[in-house]
Amino acid sequence: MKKLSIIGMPMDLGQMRRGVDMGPSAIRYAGVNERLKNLFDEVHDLGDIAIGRPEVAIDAESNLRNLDLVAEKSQLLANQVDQVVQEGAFPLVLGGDHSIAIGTLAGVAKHYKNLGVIWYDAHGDLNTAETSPSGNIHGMPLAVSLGIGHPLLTEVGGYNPKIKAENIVIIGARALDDGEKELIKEKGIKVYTMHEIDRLGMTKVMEDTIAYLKEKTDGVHLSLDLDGLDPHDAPGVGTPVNGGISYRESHLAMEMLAESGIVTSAEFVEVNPILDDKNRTASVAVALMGSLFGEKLL
Ligand SMILES: NC(=[NH2+])NCCC[C@H](N)C(=O)O
Ligand SMILES: [Mn+2]
Ligand SMILES: [Mn+2]
Repeated sequence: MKKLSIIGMPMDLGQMRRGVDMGPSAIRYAGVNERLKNLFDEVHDLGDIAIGRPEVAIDAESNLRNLDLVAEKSQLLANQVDQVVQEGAFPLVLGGDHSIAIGTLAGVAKHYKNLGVIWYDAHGDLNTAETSPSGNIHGMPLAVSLGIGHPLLTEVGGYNPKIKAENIVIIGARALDDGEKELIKEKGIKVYTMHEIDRLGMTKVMEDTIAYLKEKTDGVHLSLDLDGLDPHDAPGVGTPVNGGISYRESHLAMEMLAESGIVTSAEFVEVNPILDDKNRTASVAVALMGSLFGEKLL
């Protein structure tokens, strides 16, 4: 029995551009439920995590924007995701900015000894308060999940760390801060930058990624930031970076993941309808979900 549970996380507190809180609505409007209905025995849309309309505030001590709120709301998401996994359903989380991965991973990782993570993104999201150029928590969730960062964030879910550096594969990187580069080297994190994607081709990148993760992990979380794609294909994102992964390469990547059967949870983040062009980015997200869950033309 294949069950999918969809959870909306309408949170925009991890960065400064308002609008990404409307991501879950935009993705639903683009037809996520209808698209995935036939690919599972059951699809349950659990609605949105309650975020409300909190006042934004910079934590004076650590310079982390909206620290307390992000920690508090992440815990709500972690609880919901945890419950979905316990029920034996596949959790699909709709963002929201990428800080929501703190909660998603906190909910998922307690069910796996060796959770793998595919971080499909232009960025590494490996900053800490010390290395961050912006104070934006959406640039930090991968570090936080490794146990590096403010304790209010690393302790979401009540355990820490969530994942191991050797179980991570970053795909699509083309904008890394100096501190992130150092952390990648220090921890030996596997990264396919745009250079490798151009050079090897997406087929080889995904073959290698799948083989690498299959060997060492007992589950794989896909954290897909729409800014991993080129801004021509996914314009509705808050931190676009030119020279990204194409729409077609992304479909290929999702289809290869579907074939491999390794993915056990997923989130699609950073869709910002205010910055989008007629909901195109949300539609791209939904189309990619179709491929990820095994949609075929023939
Ligand atoms: N999830 C994202 N879009 N992250 C963008 C992060 C940008 C920059 N590295 C920062 O830390 O501020
Ligand atoms: Mn990101
Ligand atoms: Mn990004």
